[in-house]
Formats: sequence, structure tokens, C-alpha cells
Amino acid sequence: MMSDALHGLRRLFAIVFTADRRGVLTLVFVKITEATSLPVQAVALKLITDGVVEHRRALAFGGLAALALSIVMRGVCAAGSHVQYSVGDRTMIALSSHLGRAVNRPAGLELSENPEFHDRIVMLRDGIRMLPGAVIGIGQIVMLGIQLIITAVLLAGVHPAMVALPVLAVIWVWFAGRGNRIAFQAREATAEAMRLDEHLTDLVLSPGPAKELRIFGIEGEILRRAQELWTGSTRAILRGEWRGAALGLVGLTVFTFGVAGCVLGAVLLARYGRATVGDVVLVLNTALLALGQVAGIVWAFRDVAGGMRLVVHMQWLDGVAATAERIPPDVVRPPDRLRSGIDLRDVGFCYPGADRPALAGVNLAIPAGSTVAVVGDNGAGKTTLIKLLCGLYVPSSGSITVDGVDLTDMHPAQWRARIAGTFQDYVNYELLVRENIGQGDLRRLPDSSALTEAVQRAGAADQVRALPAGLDSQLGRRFGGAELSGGQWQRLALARGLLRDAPLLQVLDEPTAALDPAAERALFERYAAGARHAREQAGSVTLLVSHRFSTVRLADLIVVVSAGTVAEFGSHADLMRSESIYAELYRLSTRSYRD
Ligand SMILES: Nc1ncnc2c1ncn2[C@@H]1O[C@H](COP(=O)(O)OP(=O)(O)OP(=O)(O)O)[C@@H](O)[C@H]1O
Repeated sequence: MMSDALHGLRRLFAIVFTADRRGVLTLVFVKITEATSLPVQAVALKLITDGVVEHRRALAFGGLAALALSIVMRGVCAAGSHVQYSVGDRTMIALSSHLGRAVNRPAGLELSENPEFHDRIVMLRDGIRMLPGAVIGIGQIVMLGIQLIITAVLLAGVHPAMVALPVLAVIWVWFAGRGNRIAFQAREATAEAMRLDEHLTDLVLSPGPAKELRIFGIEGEILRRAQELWTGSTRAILRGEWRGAALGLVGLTVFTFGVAGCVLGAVLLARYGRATVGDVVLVLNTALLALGQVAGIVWAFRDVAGGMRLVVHMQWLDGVAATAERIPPDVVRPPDRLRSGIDLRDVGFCYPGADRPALAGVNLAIPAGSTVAVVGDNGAGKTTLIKLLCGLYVPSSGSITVDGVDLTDMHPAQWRARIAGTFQDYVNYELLVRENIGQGDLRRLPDSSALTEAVQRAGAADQVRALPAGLDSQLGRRFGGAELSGGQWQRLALARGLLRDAPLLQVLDEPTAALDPAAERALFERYAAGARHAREQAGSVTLLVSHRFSTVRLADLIVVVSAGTVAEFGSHADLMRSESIYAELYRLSTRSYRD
């Protein structure tokens, strides 16, 4: 535990020092000056008192000179005090960008689906806001620590037993440290409840879910649940704070007795002629000062402990992010063009924490240049299959190979750079239209003709033309821009998925649910035309997940996924010739359209 704390403190020091070297050095100078100014003042008062009482002019003038010095030192400290804020802010900025990098490091989705990850992120986010306080706290501890050592030396000069006072200070700090830990643990235990509270409050405040909430009349109930979570968490945090404060109070009581003992001792020593009146003034000054110094250290430790816990969460995140980064030792680059295709051999996958596999025994050979439709019931495993092909998860068993190279041997980011896609839960980026589409390939964002071509292929040309500034129109009511219908947002998402030139894998996971069947078919025909171009250029494979058989039948090959495995695989004509599940589903769908 102690070694963890020391390690955390060392890391925190290192982070602060790296973030602002010059600021830290200035801060050290300012804090040492601040630390020595008060003891200089206490000694000055002793010298002045003894000089006046004993009629020793030189002593009194020496005391006055020391007093003047202490005032100058205090002035230097006041002038330099702003440095601690800038060091704090720079550290906060450095750690925030480190956090951003760590969160983006993992190749897959496992980490973002891990509840512990989200709890730690909440604690990190809150902790980063406390960082400037932790930096100021480090400065305070250094300064007050030096002061306390000088105090101990001065007190020992009056009587050696008074050196016990700093020992009592350590006891106080220890009690307070235990108290802080209890308070922090209480706060951390509420992280999940606080996250749920945030989610529920967002639901009520965001325009998207507002319709459903109003229709069902559940805003009140959702808010009540959020309030309940917030109240429960706040109460638990307060309980922890009270218990922590009680421990701190025990330490304070012990130390106060020590201060009283020193003052009483000095008075008795003076009474029996073993100390001067100046000594009593010195003890009064320093011992009472020490009360404030240790109280300051206790408070500063609380802020620093917050920073140290932040370091612990950061290290956890760095560790799991590095593990999840999945960079193979001998990285193989994805091919420039697909020659043979993508093979799945006996692929199985179980989501972390799930009790049964989402996919098992999947065998599939997808030839280069083919367009493949994936069909199946809800929950059959279609999206999971797509996510494995995109390298967002690693199969639990079996292998996926691209032109004979195992996907796990490829750099995940390099493989993803060769994938284009639109998913059923696409994102509505409320940016400029060109930025919304440009997210599909940032390198092509400035290329208006590439954007326009993607817009045309997605069938969104008319809707973009109707906007006040075309590609440069702002989207989203909240930002003073245009609000789009569900289908219009979806067409922009499709354009985004079409922006990347000649991808090796083009994925369309039910991206057309908000389009009518005729629009979906027209879109897929345009897609197929584009796919021909990509096929010629890069041997691209296009994968389409759809429940609409009028579109599905246009694909070269059809995969029927059922209960986590591939039940059928073949062309429309082949599957229709046999008594297949596909033929049954196809007839059902065409019949329901006729009825
Ligand atoms: N992130 C996840 N964590 C745990 N289980 C999941 C996760 N995503 C999906 N599953 C489970 O895996 C199974 C397959 O889900 P998948 O999303 O692949 O189905 P699907 O065929 O795409 O369904 P749909 O047609 O409804 O989109 C389901 O039982 C689902 O509950």
C-alpha cells in the first residue's frame, strides 16, 4: 500500500515536472522562500523581544533586520504565487491529451464495452479537474514540510523534548490520510450509479429521445430515478466524508495537546529561569504556527491524494489500453488489392462476460471482388460477423485470413484504413455537411469533388443542394443549423461510408432502414456500380446486411446466418433452386409485398 502510494506520488511528480519544467523550478524557489519566511519572522520577534527586555540594542536591530527580510521574502512569494496555477493548468492539459490518446489506443471494442473502463474514465475526468489543486498541494506540502523542520529545530533549541511536536504532526497526517482514503473510496463506489444518473438525465435533456419520453409520459419517472441515484450517491459520499473527517479530528486532537504541552513547557522553563521571555515568544509563535502548518499539510495531502489516485486510474488505463492495442510483433501490411479474398475457418466468438457464443463454427470463403448479402433473424450474429471482419474483435476460436494472411497479423489501424462502412447505428455528426461526410476519410475532406461524388452515390444530391450553403451548411438545430429527417441523416451517413476510395472491404450493415424499399434498391444499384469500380481497382469485397430481399437478391452471394452459424451460402439462383431457408424467406417476403 505504502509502496503504491510512493509510486503514485513519484509518477505524479514526474507528470507535473514533464508538463512544465520551468514552472516547477520557479515554484520550488517560491515555496522554499515562503517556507523560510515565517520562521525568519518568528526568530526576528524573539531577537527583538530579547533585545528590548535585556537592553541589547544590537540584538534588537538584528531582529528588525530579520523582520524586514521576512517581509521582503513574503513579497517575493506573493509575486510568484500565480506560477502554481499555470503549472496546474499545464499539467491538466498534458494529462487530458494523454487520456485522449490512451482511450483511442485500443484497436477493438472490448475496452469500450467494459463497465470498469467507464467507471475509471468518470473518476479520471473528475480527477483531472482536481489536478491544479493537487499541484498546489504538492507545493504546499514541500513548503510546509520545510517550515515544520525549521520549527522542530527552533523548538529543540528551547528544549529537546519539544522535538516530539513534529512526530505528533506525522500522527495527525497519518490519521487524516486514512480518513481521506475512506472518503475517496466512498466517492469511487458511486461511480456506476453516477454514470447511470448522467445517462438518464441526458435522456431527458436531449432532443432526440424527447419524443419517445413525452409520448410514454415517462420524463417524470426517468427524472425520479436519476434523482434517486444522485441522492443515494451523494448521501454515500457524505457518509464517507464524515467518517474520514472523524479520523482527521482524532489526529488534530492529539496534535493540539502537543502544542499546548510545548507552550506550557516553555512558560514553566521561563518560570524556573531555564528559558528567556524571547524563548516563550518563539515557542508561542512557532508552536501555534505549526498548528496551522500541519492543518495546511493535511488539506494539501487530500488534494495530492486525489492526484495520486488519478495516477492509479491512469496507469490502469495505460495498462489495459496497451494490452488491447493488439499490435502484432511482425506486422503485415494489408495488400494493395485483394487477390483471393477473405476466408473464415471455424470461427467462433463469445462476447466478454456472455455465457454463450454469438458465433460458432463459421466457415466462409468470400472471393475477392464479390458482393455478399448477409441475412438472418434478429440476434442471429450478422453484425458480430461484420465486427470480426472489421477487426473490431478478435475471434475466440478459428481464424480469419485476408489473401492467406491472418487478420491478427495485420496492424489493426492499417486494416481499418482499407475498410469503408455504414452501420445501423451510424452517427449524426452535427457539423458542417462537408465535415459530416468528410469523417469517412479525413484526407479527402478538403476535396469537394470527392464529397460531391459520394453525395451523389448516396442519393443525397438533392437534399444537400436544398440546404442554404450546400456542403458548407451547418447541421443540427442546437448549433443553429438545419435539422434533417431520419432518412436524410442516413443518406449523409451512406455518403460518408462511400467516401473512401477503393477500400478492400465495403460494409453496409443495415444502413438503409430509414429508406423506403425502392430507394434502398436504387441505392444498392448505385453501390453495385461503385463496387465494380472498387473491384477493378482493389478486388474489393462488399458486404451488405439487409432484411429486404429485393436488395439481397442483387448480391453475387448470399450468406444465411442462423443461431450464430452459417446455415447456407450461395447465389440467389442456387439457393432458390434448393429447398433452402433462404428460398422460404424470399418467398415469404415477396408474398407479403403482394398481399
Ligand atoms: N456488445 C455485445 N455484448 C454482448 N453480447 C452482444 C453484444 N452485441 C451483440 N450481442 C449478442 O450477440 C448475439 C448476436 O448479435 P448480433 O448483433 O450479431 O445480431 P444480428 O444478427 O446483427 O441482429 P439484428 O438483425 O437484430 O441486428 C445476440 O444474442 C446479442 O444479444
